Amino acid sequence: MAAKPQRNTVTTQIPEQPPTLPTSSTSAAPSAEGSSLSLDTRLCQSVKSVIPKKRQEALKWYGWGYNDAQFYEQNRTICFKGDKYPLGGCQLPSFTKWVQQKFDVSLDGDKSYPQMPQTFPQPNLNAEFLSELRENTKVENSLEGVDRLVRCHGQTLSDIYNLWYNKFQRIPDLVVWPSCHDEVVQLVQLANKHNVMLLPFGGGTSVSGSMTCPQQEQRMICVVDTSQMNRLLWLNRENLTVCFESGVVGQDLERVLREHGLTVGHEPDSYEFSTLGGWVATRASGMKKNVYGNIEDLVVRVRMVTANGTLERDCSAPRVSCGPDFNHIILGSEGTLGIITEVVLKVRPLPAVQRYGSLVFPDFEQGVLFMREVARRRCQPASVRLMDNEQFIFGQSLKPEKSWLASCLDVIKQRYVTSWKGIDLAHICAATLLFEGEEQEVARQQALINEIAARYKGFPAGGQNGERGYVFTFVIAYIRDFALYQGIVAESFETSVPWDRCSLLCRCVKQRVVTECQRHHITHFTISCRVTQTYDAGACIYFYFGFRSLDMSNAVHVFEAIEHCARDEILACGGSLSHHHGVGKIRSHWYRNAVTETGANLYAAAKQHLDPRNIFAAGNLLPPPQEQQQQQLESQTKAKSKL
Ligand SMILES: Cc1cc2nc3c(=O)[nH]c(=O)nc-3n(C[C@H](O)[C@H](O)[C@H](O)COP(=O)(O)OP(=O)(O)OC[C@H]3O[C@@H](n4cnc5c(N)ncnc54)[C@H](O)[C@@H]3O)c2cc1C
Repeated sequence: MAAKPQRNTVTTQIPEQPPTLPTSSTSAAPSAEGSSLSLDTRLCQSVKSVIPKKRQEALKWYGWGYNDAQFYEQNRTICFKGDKYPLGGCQLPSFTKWVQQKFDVSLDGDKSYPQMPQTFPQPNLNAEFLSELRENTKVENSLEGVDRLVRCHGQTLSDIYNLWYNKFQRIPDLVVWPSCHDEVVQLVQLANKHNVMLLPFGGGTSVSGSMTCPQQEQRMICVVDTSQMNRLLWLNRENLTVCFESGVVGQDLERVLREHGLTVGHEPDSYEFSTLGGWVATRASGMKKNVYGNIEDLVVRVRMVTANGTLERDCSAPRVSCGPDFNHIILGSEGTLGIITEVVLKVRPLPAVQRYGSLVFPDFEQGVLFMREVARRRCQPASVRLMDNEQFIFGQSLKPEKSWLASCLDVIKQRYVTSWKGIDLAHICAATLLFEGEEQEVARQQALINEIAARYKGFPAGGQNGERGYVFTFVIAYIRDFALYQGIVAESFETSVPWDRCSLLCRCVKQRVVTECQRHHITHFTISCRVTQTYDAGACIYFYFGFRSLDMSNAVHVFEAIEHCARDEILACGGSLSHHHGVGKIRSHWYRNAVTETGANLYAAAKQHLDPRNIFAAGNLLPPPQEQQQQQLESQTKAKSKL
């Protein structure tokens, strides 16, 4: 009888030149898990990350992205710097005008960005844990205040506000950097033994409050930074599968695979900084999911170290009828059940052709009908996104300063659209398209998409506009910090909804936000939406909301109150709690209802089994116990009143 292939074993495709770096702990004696022993270290490839171990050397400690990239004001004009982006070095006069008109702010370049605090909360140490960690393991660790501060949060508005104004009561007490699965096993066992709280940290791009330390935690909080666990463990060209450690950052993962002529194709808008483990833990969605799938479609196999052992499927078969599928316990667990260490993903050859396109529609409703038809006929290109009028105008304003000739051409194009096509600029909306595949297939898809668009009074507006839309995606993320600096609070939120409620939900949510702004006497604000993903049964909708907060003492609180109302409206319209941002803490209020009482209890029972001492106490998904008790009381009262 043939020996059963071991986990992580690949018997094909051993490279002629052993790749550099078998620094794997896998050559060590088998751990109690008995797992990585069979890994052929010649197949491992180290990945040099764009993000150093000391994150703050490359990334802003107080906001989004690279230290050297940001919006700023110069001579009353907004500019953008950052040579990693095509908009780097550009002046943005139209955007300046848009901001001034929308929010009535006089741009101020003299304010200073926050300074790194000089003192940090004293770490709350568990001496036995720390000494055993240092004596019995090789796990690197730090008690430095800066290391702890930059890993105490994600990217929600309130996270960033608390950073700017140094308001965090509780930050992690210790940072650890395990370098492989076996070190994570040791770490989890130690934390469980000494009752230390563990908080897994990937790229820190969470927008659900899932990374924020629970402020009331009394135990030592140890943040587990996965960044040093980022190797490509093996690649199997025959099966088109690859195994990466979970700390690999999106852009690193794709760069390494590109060198092999391959791609995973998972590109969330945060993929420059978010990690594979984070994607799995939050059930992430990438912009090209139409071709490659969402993270749950891409994961073949995943390992998670829990306080009660390692959870994983026993083989890398493409599908198994052996339910329930425990991969789905891991997907979306948001750091509350264990630490994801290794993931087997599907890969595809790089596409021969990548082409952009854009379409213009007379109004949003026609655009939604177009999106619906494209989904019905299952002919979506890699990405298709529809922006409403407000977002279209905002997007247009981001165009850099132009030459005289280019400006004239724009005027001519605008005349063509308004006079010849009879389109009203106050209602116009646009879709951006990204096609990937073989030349012939892309050409066929483009022709079909244009034909469907024409049925809904849409027409092509050029590849350049489409490309700009996708390129700006990465730059737009920097606006929020600049806005905060200028006295504007802003953030996005998202949902998914069945097709028959798509337009209704967009209208109602925008209207609800307008009403709530009026109630709070907010006169200058923006609320816009776009349809970013399409499915057979519905779509994902993304809202951008921001308002002028100058002279408001409680702007973040007001923002959260309005976002809360918007979520109530989303749910009332048949939308979901989240399409891809996850639940975290800021949406835990609705979790019990979203999954039913039985579902919430099932999750709690799984948690109790996998983590009986609650060392993964991030507090995501289920709300804190007091709020849970209150919710249970309310639902019991409701049930009684129905009888
Ligand atoms: C500008 C911007 C754009 C975004 N665009 C998208 C998008 O297009 N699509 C999308 O899906 N999301 C998007 N997000 C949200 C965010 O990027 C995702 O949720 C992402 O998957 C988080 O990955 P991360 O590595 O940064 O995780 P983190 O923020 O570090 O962690 C998120 C959660 O996962 C847990 N976690 C992280 N790593 C592990 C691990 N190894 N094991 C167990 N738990 C772990 C953490 O404890 C936490 O609960 C965006 C966010 C921003 C700020």
